[in-house]
Order: sequence, then C-alpha cells, then structure tokens
Amino acid sequence: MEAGGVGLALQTRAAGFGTGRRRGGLQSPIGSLRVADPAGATVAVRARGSKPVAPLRAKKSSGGHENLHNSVDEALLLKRKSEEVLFYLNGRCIYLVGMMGSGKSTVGKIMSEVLGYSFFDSDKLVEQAVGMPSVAQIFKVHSEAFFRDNESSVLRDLSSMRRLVVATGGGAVIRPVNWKYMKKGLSVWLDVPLDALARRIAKVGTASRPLLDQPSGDPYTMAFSKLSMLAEQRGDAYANADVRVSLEEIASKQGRDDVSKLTPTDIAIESLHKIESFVIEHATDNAAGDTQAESQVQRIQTL
Ligand SMILES: Nc1ncnc2c1ncn2[C@@H]1O[C@H](COP(=O)(O)OP(=O)(O)O)[C@@H](O)[C@H]1O
Ligand SMILES: O=C(O)C1=C[C@@H](OP(=O)(O)O)[C@@H](O)[C@H](O)C1
Ligand SMILES: [Mg+2]
Repeated sequence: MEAGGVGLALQTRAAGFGTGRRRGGLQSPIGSLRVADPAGATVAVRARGSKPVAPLRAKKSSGGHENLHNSVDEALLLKRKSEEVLFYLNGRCIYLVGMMGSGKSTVGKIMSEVLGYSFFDSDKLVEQAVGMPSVAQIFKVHSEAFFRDNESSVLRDLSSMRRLVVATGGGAVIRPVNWKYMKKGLSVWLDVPLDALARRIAKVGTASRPLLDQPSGDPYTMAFSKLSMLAEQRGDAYANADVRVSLEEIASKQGRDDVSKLTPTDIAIESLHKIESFVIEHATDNAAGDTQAESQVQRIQTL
C-alpha cells in the first residue's frame, strides 16, 4: 500500500544555471518548488545562456571524485549534446535508475543543470516527506517497507510534472508500480560494474546506505558482497529502463580498460547520447506514447 502524497512545500537545491527562468519557483501538484541560489555550480557551461564557456573548476565533491570534466572539450560536448537533446525531449522527465553508488545523484545533477531542468533526489524527498534527516534513520525507526511506500508516493507525485531529472533510490526498480510512474518520462539505467560500485561505497562509507551498513569487516569486501546479493535479487529490474548506459562500454570507446577514470560528465554525455537515440528511434511511436508506456508497464507487472 502506498503512503499518502508528499504533501509538503518541497525545497530543492538549485539546478545550477540558466536560473533566471526558474527562480520564481515552479508550481507543482506536490507543492511549490523554491529554487535557491545556485551554490557552487558543478558544471562550468551554461545551458543556453549567452556567456562563453567559463574556466573549468576542478570541484572536489564530498564524495571524492575530483574532476567533473576532463577537459574544455568535454564541457563543450556536454553543452552541445544537451541542446540537441532538449529539442527531442520536449519537456519529458528523466529518471535515473541503477544500483547504490552508480552515480544517479551525481550524474543527475549535472544533467539537470545542463538541460535547465529541476533536479530531485527521491531519497531526499522521502526524508522531507517523513520529516527525518536520513534514509538510514527511516529504515531504523520505521522499516524498509515504510520507506518503499513513501518512495512510491514521491515517484507518483513527481510523475505528473515536466522538465525534471530525478535520481531514484537504487531499490525503486523493484516495485512495478514505480515503473508506471517512471514510464511517464524516460528512464536511464546507469550500469556500473560491482567492483567500481564497491570501491566508491568503501570510499564514502556506508552510514547513509542502510542496506550496505555493516558493523565490521573490510568496507570494500562487505560492500561488494552485499551489492552482489542485491544485484542478484533485483535480477533484470534495471533492464526495464528505456536506455542503458554501460560504463564498461564508455571506457572501451575511450580505449580505457578501467571505468574508474570516467568522470560524471563522461557519463552524463553518454546518457544524453543514448536518450537522443532512444527518442529518435521511437519518434514514430510517440503519437501512441501513453499507450506504449502502458503496455510496457503491463509487461513489467506480469514478470
Ligand atoms: N564517475 C564517478 N567516478 C568516481 N566516483 C563517482 C562517480 N560518480 C559518482 N561517484 C561517487 O560515488 C558515490 C556514489 O555516487 P551517487 O551519485 O551518490 O550514487 P547513487 O545516487 O547512484 O547512489 C559518491 O561518493 C560520488 O561522489
Ligand atoms: O538500493 C537500495 O535499495 C537503496 C538505495 C539508496 O539510494 P541510492 O541508490 O541513491 O544510494 C536508498 O534509496 C536506500 O538506501 C535503499
Ligand atoms: Mg543517490
């Protein structure tokens, strides 16, 4: 059973630039989205502003990856690709899915900034809706099922909106009803090898991810074994996404044998490429857009 609606005046961190249009706030069925001042724009290009590309800043995030872009070329590529994709998207929302640590929140912010979309992290919205400071606390005080009900409510409420990039929680894919909501937009699966996921998680710790939190043991080994179990349990759920972005594929295109050097911007660019190809390929189906999404959801429900 789903919990009630989010029902709060949601506040989200600003999608970083092209902000004039959005400063006044975006009215939505789930409240007024108040866009705060951009704090430390993470991408040094403008979505469609008139200014030239600003000098790149190597921004050290709390998560530890130091460079969002490798080069000016990369930043320009991101900007160009986003302008093309905006045209095809026509306001449709983007939902990022993938395992914990796959970069949904990090890549999602970059994509929202460059597209001039608003960014939402469904974990943060659940925290706000429940009135608790962390997902870990929600799991502890209530339960995983309670969290999942609220996660579904948040996704339901977001699904009636446009021009959003939503970073979902890693487990959102397991409930068929969530696909009903996500299929209103475009879903993108960030497919990251388990080894890379475990390395990232070991680096930042597991305190904020209750399903991975272990009282003792080597952080990499513990994370790897839990993630492997979850990946197996979740089976093909991620493959329901419209688009798959494989880090191994990106690395191989770049002639690298390891995904660890790929920046969030590399991944955002590839995501935009894949979204563009998907939308172009399905353009003729768009007239029957909702019907097509509904039949996909029915297929997911019967799996
Ligand atoms: N391309 C990347 N390379 C290295 N570390 C990354 C990359 N993308 C994200 N990270 C780091 O991995 C961790 C998990 O990223 P996050 O965006 O929170 O993932 P998710 O939302 O999918 O759980 C964070 O510490 C983040 O800084
Ligand atoms: O995979 C999961 O079941 C979960 C992923 C988390 O989000 P991230 O994927 O952003 O870490 C969060 O929703 C919760 O801890 C459960
Ligand atoms: Mg996240």
